[in-house]
Amino acid sequence: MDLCSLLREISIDDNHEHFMAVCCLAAQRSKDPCTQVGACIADRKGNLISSGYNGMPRGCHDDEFPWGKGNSDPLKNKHLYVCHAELNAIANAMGPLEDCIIYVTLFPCNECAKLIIQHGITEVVYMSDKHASKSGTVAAKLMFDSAGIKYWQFKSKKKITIHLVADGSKEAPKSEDDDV
Ligand SMILES: O=c1ccn([C@H]2C[C@H](O)[C@@H](COP(=O)(O)O)O2)c(=O)[nH]1
Ligand SMILES: [Zn+2]
Repeated sequence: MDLCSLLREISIDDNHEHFMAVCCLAAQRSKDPCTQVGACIADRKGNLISSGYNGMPRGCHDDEFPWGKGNSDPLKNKHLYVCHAELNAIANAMGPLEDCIIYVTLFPCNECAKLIIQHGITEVVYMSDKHASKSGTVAAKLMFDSAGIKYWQFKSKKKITIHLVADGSKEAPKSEDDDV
């Protein structure tokens, strides 16, 4: 492999790490006490297009709609109401998504798979496949295979630590104890 190809490969790898980290940050915003999911969409040039996480639809307040899933009445469980992370990432995008890549912390369900396909997204990078045996996941994979959508599991190679600093420096901020 020549140097240019090697460098290109390294930077593509960095993109995957970066976008999966964006997904993890987005997931942290979810109010779901059980399953927090984050997704983001990037174009083939490595530009971030949008991100999303699982949450109640606009105007449907978290404190008015249920987050549980054990009630015998489906109207009192979250599943009929919650917008999936992938749906929100797609809804938050401002333009066409042809040939884009979607990154997601959990393999998409069948409903999200349909959305992904219909928006022209051609690659799915996921982290967890914990529902692999569920029929929704099996159906999603059947549809991706049929539609020619590439999907592969992201395996983290390093721990990503994020320090939020205002001045753009790479130094970790001092703890409050250091100031006294
Ligand atoms: O493709 C998916 C599948 C699920 N989610 C979200 C929707 C819910 O908030 C949870 C799933 O609930 P559990 O019954 O606790 O697994 O995950 C998603 O965002 N995208
Ligand atoms: Zn879904």
